Amino acid sequence: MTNSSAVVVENLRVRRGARTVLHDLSFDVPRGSVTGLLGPSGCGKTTLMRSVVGVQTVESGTVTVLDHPAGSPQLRDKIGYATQSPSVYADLTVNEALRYFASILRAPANDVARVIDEVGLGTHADDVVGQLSGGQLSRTSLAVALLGKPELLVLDEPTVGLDPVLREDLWALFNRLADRGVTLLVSSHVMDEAARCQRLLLMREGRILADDTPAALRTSTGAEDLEQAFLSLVRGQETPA
Ligand SMILES: Nc1ncnc2c1ncn2[C@@H]1O[C@H](COP(=O)(O)OP(=O)(O)OP(=O)(O)O)[C@@H](O)[C@H]1O
Repeated sequence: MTNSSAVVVENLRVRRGARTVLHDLSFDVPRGSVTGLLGPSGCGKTTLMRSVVGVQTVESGTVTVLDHPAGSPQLRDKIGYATQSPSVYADLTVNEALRYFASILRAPANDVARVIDEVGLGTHADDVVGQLSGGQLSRTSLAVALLGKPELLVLDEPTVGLDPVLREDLWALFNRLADRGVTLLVSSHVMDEAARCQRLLLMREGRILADDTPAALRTSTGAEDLEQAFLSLVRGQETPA
């Protein structure tokens, strides 16, 4: 039976080095929506995303993705993952790099032009990857994640270093993809991006502070904006019982 959640995480605990960086997290990510993973630098967003994609060693708990255990071979062409440090060959052009990944993923040839257009890299298609700016490089990584027909996109800070117009365009793209039924898990440490998500997971120090819609978070905290809502939740957590 198909689950209405694209991702189900139960009691996930992850250690990195000597530290526990995720403390028994449980949550799910509804299908066909944009879920924002928000929280300060170092709170564990990337570690959580790595666990969902299946590249993180976990100490305990389960992560189920599209009805399979995270990391299952069946998920390989169903998940697009864009990391913060893209591994795209520096001596290829954007076009060549995408053609290479398209052939590995057995994506149709015309997909390359589509994804280049979707991330707004049309004027840089023939630029060598090693000479791209940070924002152009992360958009190349995003374009790789969009190849084929991924059902789940896991995007680690995809809008870092982009100007407001490009950020706006990418968020519009994320919402169009969700309307088509794609599930997106998007991390950011910029609170103004939180309002663009249908659902938010607010993280702090390896724990989930809140899992709700932006509107419900504003209502439950009485805050005007999500930055204030986050601060209010942090303060509430610090108040002695
Ligand atoms: N390879 C590693 N070995 C040991 N500890 C690590 C490793 N990578 C990350 N950590 C630690 O795990 C914790 C969570 O890191 P993570 O990268 O998941 O956070 P983040 O929320 O994605 O941060 P940022 O927003 O800065 O990317 C941090 O305390 C970090 O120092």
